[in-house]
Amino acid sequence: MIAVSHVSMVLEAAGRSVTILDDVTVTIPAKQTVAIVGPSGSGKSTLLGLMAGLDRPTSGSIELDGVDITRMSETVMARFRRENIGYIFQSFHLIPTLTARENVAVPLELAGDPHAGARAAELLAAVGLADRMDHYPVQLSGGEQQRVAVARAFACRPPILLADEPTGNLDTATGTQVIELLLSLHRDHGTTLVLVTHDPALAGSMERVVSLRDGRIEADSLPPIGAHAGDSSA
Ligand SMILES: Nc1ncnc2c1ncn2[C@@H]1O[C@H](COP(=O)(O)OP(=O)(O)OP(=O)(O)O)[C@@H](O)[C@H]1O
Repeated sequence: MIAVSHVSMVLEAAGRSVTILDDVTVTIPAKQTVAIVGPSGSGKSTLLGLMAGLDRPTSGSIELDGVDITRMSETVMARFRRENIGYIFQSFHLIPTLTARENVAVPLELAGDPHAGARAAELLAAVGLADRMDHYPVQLSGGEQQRVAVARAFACRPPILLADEPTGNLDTATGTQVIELLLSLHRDHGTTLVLVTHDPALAGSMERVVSLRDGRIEADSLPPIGAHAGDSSA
């Protein structure tokens, strides 16, 4: 479960304070699929980055399964992130000097997996890239690079996958393949999936849609946990 409580983010820009997130509270139960939508500049990527521990909020807390990640040291956070969170960027962020297989092997090696290379090969086969593993990112199409990025994000089987506009640089058909891949990880492994998107069709394929505007939650397609009488299951 991801519990974002009263999170605000205020940054200094050009000599003045800018409020990017303003008292955001949202709870995402394990295994849910969620789209974060909203106009450009509404704070979507900032919120996702905070959930991943890539940044720290000015105030408020973010708990992953009861652990407050805003209070962790960088070292503890890096390890926690590796074990719990897979992050997918719009622009893939593969390491250009490594092959597809080597890119996917990196988090496995960091986690001390003695079979990182073989496991990376299995993961690439699972995303349909068995015959492209020894290619460098520049030799792959955008959709293929994003599938490598998904395989890398999922390499350590994190319970949570966060994706920032994962189809933003892809054509519709290729984007659909990447989304199918993410949804299959959710179905097969119960992975919690939170993604930022501008695409209404993609947002509609998630169980829940959270809309941001000017750094605040403007709408949430699901009522908060516990809003229903008798709902004590979560
Ligand atoms: N480091 C920073 N310093 C100053 N302002 C920032 C910084 N990072 C983000 N912002 C501002 O915060 C606001 C929210 O940015 P964010 O990237 O979270 O929005 P977004 O909803 O993801 O936008 P988009 O859909 O265009 O990607 C924007 O106005 C942005 O310019």
